[in-house]
Amino acid sequence: MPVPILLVAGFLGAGKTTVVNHILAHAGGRRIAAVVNDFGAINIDAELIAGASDGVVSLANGCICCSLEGDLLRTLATILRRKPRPDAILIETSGVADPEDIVRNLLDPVTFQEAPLETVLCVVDATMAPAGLDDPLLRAQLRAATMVALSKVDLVDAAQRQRVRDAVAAIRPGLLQIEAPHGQVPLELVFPDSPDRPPVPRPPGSRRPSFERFESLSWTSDKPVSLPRLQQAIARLAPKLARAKGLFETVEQPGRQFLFQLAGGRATLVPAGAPASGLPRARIVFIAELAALSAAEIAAVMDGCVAEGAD
Ligand SMILES: Nc1nc2c(ncn2[C@@H]2O[C@H](COP(=O)(O)OP(=O)(O)OP(=O)(O)O)[C@@H](O)[C@H]2O)c(=O)[nH]1
Repeated sequence: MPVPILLVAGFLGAGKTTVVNHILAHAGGRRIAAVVNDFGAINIDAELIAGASDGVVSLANGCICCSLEGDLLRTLATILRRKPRPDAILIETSGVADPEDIVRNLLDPVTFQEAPLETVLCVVDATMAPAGLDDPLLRAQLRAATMVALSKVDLVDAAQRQRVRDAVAAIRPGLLQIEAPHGQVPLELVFPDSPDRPPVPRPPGSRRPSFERFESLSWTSDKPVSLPRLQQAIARLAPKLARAKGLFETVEQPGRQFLFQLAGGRATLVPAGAPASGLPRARIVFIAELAALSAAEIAAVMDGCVAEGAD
């Protein structure tokens, strides 16, 4: 039996991991293998999805999760050899990825026979100004899509939702757009029993040279951070950041872990369970346009978040 693939694409911080977590939590008995392709040395997404950070891990609901470290086809072959075979494979691309190369690889006839790429879901942040859709990377993600999920619709009014819908429709007329507050995507839509939707658009034959636009810089500490100092540090760095996310313990509440997210200019902090053992007590990934920030600048600002003598 072929194992269908769902590819989840979308801009930095659009809400891809939120969609993936919703799908895995509502798999309804389907065994879904998740492949996470995070951008950065610390794979926060794999931790958020699987609660573990290395290699292939089993999820509580019987799914498997692995990070896309080697090449995609090798990762898929490993997944397809697993017994029992998964019912579906979900691949989350990193927010800096133009899905074109991934789509081209997946449409390889041999791969397609065993694991057909059925859906490319592009997650679009409904809070963005419609002009944000002029971004060439986001346009490339939309070009590859067979379906759009509008995220964060709970944060905007109907007029803004319509503006973003219209802007998407101007780029891809007729493309199915669904609203997906907090990642709520209907499973029967992304894993239909009998798919009868247009095939995934074939990217042009020639590979365009990929250009690097973003870089990822990591900061870790074996000590907990001071929350007020961290807030000040993030306020200083935020104007230069495209995205940041991290997991850490605080001096104020030792023994508990928090998840920090900066996406689309909005910062959030939520409790994230018990700290993972064997990992630094603070690990944060910063993503910025190339040359906007240096590792030294991050270290200088962030090292001030660790209180002297804290342990
Ligand atoms: N209010 C609200 N927040 C959302 C929604 N979807 C995502 N978020 C928040 O937006 C931030 C980014 O969401 P993620 O799911 O991590 O985004 P992502 O696209 O996986 O991010 P990258 O992989 O880093 O590109 C997080 O703080 C989410 O909690 C939504 O529908 N409503």
